[in-house]
Amino acid sequence: MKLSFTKMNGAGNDFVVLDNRDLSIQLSKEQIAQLCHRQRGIGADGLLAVEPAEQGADYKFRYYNADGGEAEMCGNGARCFGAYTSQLSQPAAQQVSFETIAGTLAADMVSGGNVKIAMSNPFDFQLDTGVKIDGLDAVVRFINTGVPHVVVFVENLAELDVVKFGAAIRYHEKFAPAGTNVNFAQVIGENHIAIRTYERGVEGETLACGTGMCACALFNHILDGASSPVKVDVAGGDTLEIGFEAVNAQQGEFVNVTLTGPADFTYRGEIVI
Ligand SMILES: N[C@H](CCC[C@H](N)C(=O)O)C(=O)O
Repeated sequence: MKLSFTKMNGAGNDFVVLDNRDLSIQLSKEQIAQLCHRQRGIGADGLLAVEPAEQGADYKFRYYNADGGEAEMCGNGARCFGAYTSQLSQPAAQQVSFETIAGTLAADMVSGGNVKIAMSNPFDFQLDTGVKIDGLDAVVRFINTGVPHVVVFVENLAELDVVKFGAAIRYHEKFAPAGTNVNFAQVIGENHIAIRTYERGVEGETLACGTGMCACALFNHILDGASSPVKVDVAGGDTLEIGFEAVNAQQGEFVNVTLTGPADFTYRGEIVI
C-alpha cells in the first residue's frame, strides 16, 4: 500500500500525520510501529490520523504511540492535528474541534504560528502515590491530563537518568496494566519549571510531552503556588505555556487547562508499506 503522509513536530515531539477522512487506510499495530521506527520507517514518537467526526466536532483525532498502540490523546500531537486540519479548509480555519478518547478538544491558531489547545479536565489526582524507587529520593505524584502522568519534582533534572527511573515507574505494578508516562520536573523560577519526560509507548525520553507539561504545571501550582500561565522548558529547547483555573487545587480539580506552543510542518512524503 502506498501512503502519502505529512511529518510534523510539536516542540520536537514528532509525528506521522495521515489524512484518513475517507477511512480507506486500515493499518495494523505492527504497521504503525514500522512507520514510526527510526531506522526501518519514517521515524516518529507517534502517528496522528484524521478521521471523520462522529459526535458533531469538525474531525476525529486518533493517536497511536510509536509501538503502534492507541493512546487516549496527545497534547503536542493535538497542536499539530489542529494546524494540519485548519489547512484542510479554504480559507484556513482559525479554530478546529476534534473528538478524542479523552474528550472533544479545540485548537486555536494564535500568534507567532503557535496553537492553543483547550485540554480536557484532569482527573485521578494523587498527591503522593506512595511508590518508592531505589535511588530516587522524591515523592511520586500522579494526575491524568488526558493520558496518565506521574510527576516527580527533583533538584538535579539535568543529570537525572530519565530512562532508568522513568522505566522503573512506567512499569511499576501500581500503574499496571495501562502503565503511565513519567515526568521529572524542576522549579527554575517564579511560574517557571523545566521538565523531562519518559513516554509510555515510546519507551524512552522524548523532546517534549504536552500532556506531561500540563501535569507538571498543575503540580507546580499545587505545591508552590505558581500562578497561570506557567512557563515550561522542555528537553528539545522550547518553552511552552500552560494556563489553568484552579477549582480546588488540593483536590486536583482544575478547569480551562490550556497548552500553547508550536506546531511545525517538517516535510511531506510517500511510503510503501
Ligand atoms: N507526547 C504526548 C503524550 C503522549 C502520550 C502517550 N505516550 C501515552 O500516554 O501513551 C503529549 O504531547 O501529550
